[in-house]
Amino acid sequence: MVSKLSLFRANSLPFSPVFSSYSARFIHKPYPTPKTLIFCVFSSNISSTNVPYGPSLLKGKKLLLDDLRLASIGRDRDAHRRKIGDLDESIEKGVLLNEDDFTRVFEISAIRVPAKDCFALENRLRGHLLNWPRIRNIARVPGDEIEDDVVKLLGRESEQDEDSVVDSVNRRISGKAEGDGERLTSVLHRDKLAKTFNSTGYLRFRNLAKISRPKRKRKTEKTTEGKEKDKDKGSKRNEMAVVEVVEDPEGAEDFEGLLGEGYGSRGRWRGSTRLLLLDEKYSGEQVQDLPEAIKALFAEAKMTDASLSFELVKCRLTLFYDYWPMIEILEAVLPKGVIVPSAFEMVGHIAHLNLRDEHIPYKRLIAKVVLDKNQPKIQTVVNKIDRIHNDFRTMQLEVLAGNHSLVTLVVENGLRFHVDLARVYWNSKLGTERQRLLLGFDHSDVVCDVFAGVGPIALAAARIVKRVYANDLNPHAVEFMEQNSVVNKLEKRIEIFNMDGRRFIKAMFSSDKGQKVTQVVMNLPKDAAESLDAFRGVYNDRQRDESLSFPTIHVYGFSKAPDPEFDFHERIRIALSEVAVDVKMRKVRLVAPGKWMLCASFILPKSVAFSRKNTLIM
Ligand SMILES: C[S@@+](CC[C@H](N)C(=O)[O-])C[C@H]1O[C@@H](n2cnc3c(N)ncnc32)[C@H](O)[C@@H]1O
Repeated sequence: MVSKLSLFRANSLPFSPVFSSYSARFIHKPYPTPKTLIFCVFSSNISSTNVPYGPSLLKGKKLLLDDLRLASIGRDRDAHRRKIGDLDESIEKGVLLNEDDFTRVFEISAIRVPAKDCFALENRLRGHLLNWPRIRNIARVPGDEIEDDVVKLLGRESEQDEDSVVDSVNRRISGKAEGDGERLTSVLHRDKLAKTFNSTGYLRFRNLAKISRPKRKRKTEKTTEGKEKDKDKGSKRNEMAVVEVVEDPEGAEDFEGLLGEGYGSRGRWRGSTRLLLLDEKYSGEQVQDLPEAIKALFAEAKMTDASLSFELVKCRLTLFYDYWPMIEILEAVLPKGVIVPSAFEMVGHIAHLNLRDEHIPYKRLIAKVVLDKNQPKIQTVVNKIDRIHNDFRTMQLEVLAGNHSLVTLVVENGLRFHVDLARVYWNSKLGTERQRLLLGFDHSDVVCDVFAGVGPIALAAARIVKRVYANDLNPHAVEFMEQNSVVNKLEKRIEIFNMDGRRFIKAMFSSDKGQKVTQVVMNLPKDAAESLDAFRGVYNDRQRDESLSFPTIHVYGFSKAPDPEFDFHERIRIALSEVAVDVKMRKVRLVAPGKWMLCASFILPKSVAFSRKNTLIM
């Protein structure tokens, strides 16, 4: 279970989305009426004064011209349908997000280096390499990988001969010269080999490496034509980004005929190579303009054979819609001044938004971005459409994106809870409070949870204490609580009831079970305090003797008063009709501006338990 508080940040981008001809309508009407709005981001709106370091939608070039893009929407509607998925629904709801609008191309420089040296060089040049989130600064483009067979064919050895490595290990370990040692047993032989791990942790021993390395699965995907498309191959668009070398048109020799596609424009023979992407500030620089550390590298390469593989190249780094974080996409599509919803609460697979009025016109757009950016963890995006005012404390939710199932599985404190957000109460934000409460329980306790919901407190307590009696008025909550007790193998430690809370208190304490109860939890902040009158006279059937013990009651409540603790204490005293109640009070959290949730813990006063003024149970 992951739970986040909803935070909002004002959209501070120096540009608002251009809604082309619709923009005027958009600004003036709170709920736009046009049939289809095309949300798009135009880099031309960017203010040059405010360009941040690193990747940004405010930088880079757009891949397509605006008119081409618009034309392509009309021409290739099917492609868009496939891409956006819920296009029909989007049109119906008046919202369409064009993912291509988020493609940005960045011109950068890179150093082509021999593949076997790239990790060492990466370390050496760390401060000068591209340091963008989720972009590896070692890149590989088509033609970088040269098969061993091809190397042999061309008479060049790309790697040190394996036997010579073994011999050199022999010499280092046993002090023996090449070929002069006795033959080693296979155990010793392998032991020595194990000391020849290369920089990536693999043995430089082909067969053993083959055995220890799991086979890489080739990712394939069926295209609409039924052909298999290889995802790994070449410079095709991957999920987030692609690097391409901007080739020198005057490539000299032509290896294409010999080596196949991808090698044609490489010019001279280099062997396997990689690209080390340089920091964006070196884009377009010549070798002589680069920092000393890089120049030194070229100088060293010149003195060795490696010079063949060393080269400063121009590259194009393309970042796609999938690359950009949720916040950046939302900042780009929401009009300037609209606060950007930057977080949401997660309940199992459901993202729960708390959108403000100003977001309502864009609710499906926001939901689509939230879904796209958080899949597969998030499968459904919902928005609360009304305040909770029913007895069962269930939320009125509108599904905005993804699948429509509100039945989900939440894991809290190692327990699994099945919940249906449409029919039962669940609040992940209370997880910490529940844990705090449980810290006060031990194995000698018997717990009575009066408003138990689907059982987050009751079942967690059942792991610790002797016995739990849990109750809820909502039959769906009771059904889920039963199911959850079985799922968590706690059904033998808990007894579940479905009745009104006040009636439950009376029934429990008038039975033998109630005599053993040591802790009572009342988590219905809206009106649990007012149910405390149910404790009046609950001990009247018992003998007043010294061995009697009284349960500790933990009751939750809300208060908007200037002194919330005092206010809540007053309400407790009034409900119990008791002048002095020794209460430990704590603020749990601020649920709304000026509105506190509190928890009061106190031992049931003897005078209340033996009160003659019994309460009338409805
Ligand atoms: C705020 S929820 C708390 C549930 C649970 N303790 C939790 O932390 O998730 C309050 C629960 O009280 C239940 N409830 C409301 N009125 C009730 C009543 N009169 N008697 C018993 N349960 C009631 C609701 O169905 C709801 O499940």
